[in-house]
Amino acid sequence: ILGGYEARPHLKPFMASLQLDGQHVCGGFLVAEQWVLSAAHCTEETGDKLFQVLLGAHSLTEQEPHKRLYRVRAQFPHPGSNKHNNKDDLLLLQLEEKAELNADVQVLPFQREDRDVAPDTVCEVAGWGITSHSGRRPDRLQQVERPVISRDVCNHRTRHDGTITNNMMCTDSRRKDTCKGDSGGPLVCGGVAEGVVTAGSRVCGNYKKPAIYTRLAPYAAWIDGVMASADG
Ligand SMILES: CC(C)CC(=O)Nc1cccc(-c2cccc(CN)c2)c1
Repeated sequence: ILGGYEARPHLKPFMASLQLDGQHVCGGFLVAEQWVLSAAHCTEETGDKLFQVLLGAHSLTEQEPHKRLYRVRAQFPHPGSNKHNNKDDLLLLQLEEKAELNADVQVLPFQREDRDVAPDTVCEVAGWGITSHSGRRPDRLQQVERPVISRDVCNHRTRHDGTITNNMMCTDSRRKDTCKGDSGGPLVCGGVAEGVVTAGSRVCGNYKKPAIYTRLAPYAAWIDGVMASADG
């Protein structure tokens, strides 16, 4: 997160850190007791290795009462996701067992009504992604508030030039923005997850490249279907 600040510890109990060999790679969030939602492009550099999922954390390194690392039973990238564009950039991770819910580990509901969030709505996004262009990685969860911008503005030829589909949404990226390592985290508007951070142009903090999110409402049936089909 660029231009943000340290989140109040454990006030975002839905946040997940997707890790490989103890290293934070991407964000995610608990959509059900045994399921975490993230971004499919997070698996680009992992091959077929499975992530581990850290829940209940504020600091990535310090001991905390409800912090726990879960193994992943299976990973389900959306069938339409690919490395050449941001389409269908969602990844469902089935935990080896149901997460133990408590004050620091809670499910976050996602939007099921397929209606655009109004432009200028201020939403918040959190993550352990880099906090500077030099690539500084935070130990503690960061957050920032960002206004939604309309798809028309985001699709302007000087911005994302028509690549933003109805399944995507954008927020202003002037100075305050998402960045490497924030992918997969939720865009929360009015206490509900409206979108999931995608890397898009992999540029951060430049107002000409607004932040892009995969909207969740259009994918409610896919999310429910995967969770229902995988062995319970
Ligand atoms: C395996 C993946 C972690 C590789 C990757 O995603 N790299 C990467 C590099 C630079 C910027 C970003 C990035 C992320 C989230 C939002 C944005 C745009 N605000 C950029 C992402």
